[in-house]
Amino acid sequence: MKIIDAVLGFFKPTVVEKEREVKTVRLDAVDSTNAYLRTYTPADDEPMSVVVADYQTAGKGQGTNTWESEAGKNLLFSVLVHPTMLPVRSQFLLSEAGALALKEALADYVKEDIRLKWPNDIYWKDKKLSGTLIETKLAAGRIKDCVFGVGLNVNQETFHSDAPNPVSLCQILGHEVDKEELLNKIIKKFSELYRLLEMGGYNDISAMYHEALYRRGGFHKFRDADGEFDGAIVEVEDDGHLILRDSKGMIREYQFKEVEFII
Ligand SMILES: O=C(O)CCCC[C@@H]1SC[C@@H]2NC(=O)N[C@@H]21
Repeated sequence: MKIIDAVLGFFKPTVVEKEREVKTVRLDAVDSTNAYLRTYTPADDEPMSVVVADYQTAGKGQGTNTWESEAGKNLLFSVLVHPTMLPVRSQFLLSEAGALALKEALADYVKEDIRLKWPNDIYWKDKKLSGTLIETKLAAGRIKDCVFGVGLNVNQETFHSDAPNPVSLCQILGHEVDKEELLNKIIKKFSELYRLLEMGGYNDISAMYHEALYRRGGFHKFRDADGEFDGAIVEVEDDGHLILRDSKGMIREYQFKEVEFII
């Protein structure tokens, strides 16, 4: 039994709950699914909303990057949740849960070599299969809204943008994949992991995330503002900081974009 199934089994409520209703909006084209959900008003009884598009005219990547994707080929979707139960200082756990949901859903297709590259990319070997853009809105000291925007390369066979190391499921498997089926599996896994967060399973989410980390264990090459160095991952804190130990034994702490993996 995989750790994730054991953990989710342990947290299963004694009374069978109604499965969480997930409202899904399907669009042919949109500027950005993240932007769509930022102005979306969910119904009162809608704890989780999903929007999926075949094409984005202004897909956003991390920082100032754009996200390019051939029309109709890949999964481009965003999920809106309202995690008011989670302390703001621990909000990176949402990112961990999202990345784990993708990894778990992908396990039905690719048996090995899928890892989570800090903070939340999905890598197959040394290639990027998926990127996630998370945007949160705080109100009264709580996380009112959290939008997870996922770009997952599914059936695209050639990549023309300058994105580093892209790969698609179709390139890995040698055949096309049903995007709808894959999306359903991801949303189901995400619902389960989100439920675990609601029940306070913070240590379990964090343990599963660390277990699945890309370049976990041993020294690897990194680059920060001072240049290249060899470092080993010590941990990722609940606020998302990456802690590395360099070859001289010095502990170094980074926010996203302050350090890069040399691949
Ligand atoms: O740079 C990254 O790695 C993050 C990319 C996130 C892209 C996805 S595609 C669906 C959603 N809508 C957007 O505009 N961006 C995210």
